[in-house]
Amino acid sequence: MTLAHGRAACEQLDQQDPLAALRDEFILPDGVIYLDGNSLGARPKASLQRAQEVIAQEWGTDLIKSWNKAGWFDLPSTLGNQLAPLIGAQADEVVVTDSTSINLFKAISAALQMQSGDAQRKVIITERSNFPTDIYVAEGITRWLDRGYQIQLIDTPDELPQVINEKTALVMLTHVNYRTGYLHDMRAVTALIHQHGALALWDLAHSAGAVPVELNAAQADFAVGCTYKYLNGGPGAPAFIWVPQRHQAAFQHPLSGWWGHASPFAMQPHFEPTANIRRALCGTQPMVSLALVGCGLDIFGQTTMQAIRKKSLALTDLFIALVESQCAAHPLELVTPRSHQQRGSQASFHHPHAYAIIQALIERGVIGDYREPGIMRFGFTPLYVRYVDVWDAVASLRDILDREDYDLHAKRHAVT
Ligand SMILES: Cc1ncc(COP(=O)(O)O)c(C=O)c1O
Ligand SMILES: Nc1c(O)cccc1C(=O)C[C@H](N)C(=O)O
Repeated sequence: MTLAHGRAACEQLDQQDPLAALRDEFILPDGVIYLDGNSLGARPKASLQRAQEVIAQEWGTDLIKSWNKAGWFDLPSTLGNQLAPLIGAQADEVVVTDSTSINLFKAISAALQMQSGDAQRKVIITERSNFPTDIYVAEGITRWLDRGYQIQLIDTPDELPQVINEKTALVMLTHVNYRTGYLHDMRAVTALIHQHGALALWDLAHSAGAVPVELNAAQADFAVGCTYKYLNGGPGAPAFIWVPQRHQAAFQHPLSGWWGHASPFAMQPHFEPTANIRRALCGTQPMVSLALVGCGLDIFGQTTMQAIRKKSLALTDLFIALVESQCAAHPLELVTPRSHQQRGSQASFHHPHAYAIIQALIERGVIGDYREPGIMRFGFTPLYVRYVDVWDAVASLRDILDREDYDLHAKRHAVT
């Protein structure tokens, strides 16, 4: 079977797919092809019952006892330990807590503190194309510290060997770029950063649950990431922060709230950080949201990141090949790397009318999204996206393009 066999070939691929049964773990509305799991993952079926349990039983009936009885107080660490193997971390190195932006604040501050013994290390390097919150948080810290820290923005990863030097305190990169899907070689880039005595902070928002990640093997220094994308934790679900054992004793951040204290219930008047990863915590966590993160993570227990990666590459390969063959008459330009080594779990195309086309696709039940400038972004979550979905999505795209069936004046929503 080849692509020439059309949709039937895709059906056959679905029949042979070892991950096919996992789609049944999710709620997906009829008539919708969901290619936006890189922004908000689909809902695990189990999450409704779990929410009911937390609200009715743990909160409603057991009330305050649930901090102990239902494991609420330990939940950031319990979930961190469940997430750890998916990102190449050990137990007791990850907590699920706060938002990615807040965890970036903690990790950047701690990294600058760790480098403060070397007065010349004042530069934070990142990419101009990084997700804005990463840059904004770094800007906030440098402005607030007012100690001469600077942010250096690079335009392509190839610049890294030239720009990292003895003035670099921290290199902060997003492992898979949110817009293009470019995947960094974490191991090689971290080694380069370390050669110059700088620290490496990785944002795994588009990698955790999407591509295999080996934080310890790469000798990374810090990592943060979201649980509401490929990990299917739910809208606004708490994020995570990873600090390897070797840095935990030195990891100090300014959000020194009581959940990070060595003995929170001793109610001491001074802050003393706990010795372990819980020093990355700040204060009380949203238990209903936090509990749902477990439902997404449970599904990963039924497969491996290697199996997920294999299907992810097959889906994106197929999507790219179909778009390029079926829509060749139209000015679509692939902005995602073709090379497997450099591709995350998405495919993005530039088109002059990208926003209007995405809106037309959404109206037909094919959900992707739009990112400036002029980019249609499609995320592929191998746990629930099928090969036939890829075929059908491209058929809709082709029809919209051939008929010019899109509204150039389509209303710009707040969220694109
Ligand atoms: C790379 C990256 N970092 C961070 C975030 C989000 O951070 P937060 O959850 O704090 O809004 C996103 C997406 O929203 C992202 O793509
Ligand atoms: N985090 C989001 C939000 O708060 C509202 C709407 C979308 C999002 C997203 O996840 C955007 C996403 N990080 C991106 O890669 O563009």
